[in-house]
Amino acid sequence: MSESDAADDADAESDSGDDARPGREIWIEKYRPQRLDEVYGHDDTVDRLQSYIEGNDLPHLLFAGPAGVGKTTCATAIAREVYGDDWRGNFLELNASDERGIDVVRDRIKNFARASFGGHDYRIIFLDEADSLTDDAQSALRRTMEQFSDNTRFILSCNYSSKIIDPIQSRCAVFRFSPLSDDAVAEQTRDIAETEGIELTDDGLDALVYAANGDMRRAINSLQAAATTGDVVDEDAVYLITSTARPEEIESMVTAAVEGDFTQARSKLDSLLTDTGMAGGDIIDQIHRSVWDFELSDRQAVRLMERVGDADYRITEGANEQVQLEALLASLALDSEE
Ligand SMILES: Nc1ncnc2c1ncn2[C@@H]1O[C@H](COP(=O)(O)OP(=O)(O)OP(=O)(O)O)[C@@H](O)[C@H]1O
Repeated sequence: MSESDAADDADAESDSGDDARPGREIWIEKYRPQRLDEVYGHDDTVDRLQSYIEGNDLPHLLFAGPAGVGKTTCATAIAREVYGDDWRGNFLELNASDERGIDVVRDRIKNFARASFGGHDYRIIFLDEADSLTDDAQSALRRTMEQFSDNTRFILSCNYSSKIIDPIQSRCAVFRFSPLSDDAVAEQTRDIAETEGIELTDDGLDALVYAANGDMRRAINSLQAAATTGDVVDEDAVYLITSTARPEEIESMVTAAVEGDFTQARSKLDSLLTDTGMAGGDIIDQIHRSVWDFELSDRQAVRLMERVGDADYRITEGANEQVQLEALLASLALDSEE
């Protein structure tokens, strides 16, 4: 297994949630906050959620935001706070993209909502990836929500709230989870390294934060994967394990193109794709994140953004990544001749 596979492997294990190998506990589960006040970042969200719980007035909730920022964590923390040790029996977690379809999801919701309650007013159903449901399936879900609204609270999680039909949105309190701040990711990652007795260098921490790009799950998985490769987690270990380019590598490729040296820019691109093993889409993302940090004139930066947008769209539509990236660099090099 290559080292970059090790990071993916940690991701895959996190999905399955268990790892039978002794001594290799998955840190994202080990360090998942159990209470709302342990969640990093999202202070306003946590305050509002706590006041619902304190007022015994929990509405249906819709959590929208990117992966690995704490949506599932907040849902389970709510359940722990509402039910205490009983929480598992009163909390049903389902994935809406379950291949067996919305009917299976509805059946499970019905069975769960009809079961006896052990003294609580309602049970909580957490439906992950709700935006993967078609509009028809969401309409069916809305009816199910109404049918059981006396004794269930739904927490829906999705990447984009715009993909959730209005009748569901209007029945939920909507919370937007942004990517976590670099400070929040750094704090949690440093704490875990300290608890695990790992020597994490300052540049290693910076690299973890950069590679995570606001995704706490990715930061923790990368730390764990990097910690298995040596005694010290430094930036070399992190960039290797995460298949991430150093910001300066991206900058030197773009700068070469902007200065008209297409051959050099192309060879740097080749090295990122082949030696670092990056996907073209990730290179586009990294350029996009750093455009305003490069030493470019406003006009050059705006041009670059425009080209990044074109390449990103075409890659999403299935175009060849290497061709698109080379075309992006070529057009920057041609601009230098104007
Ligand atoms: N805000 C946070 N504070 C502390 N830890 C966090 C936070 N967000 C994520 N984590 C860590 O990352 C792991 C994954 O987070 P979580 O399952 O909550 O992500 P998510 O937002 O639900 O993502 P997805 O949409 O992919 O399901 C958690 O187990 C926890 O260890």
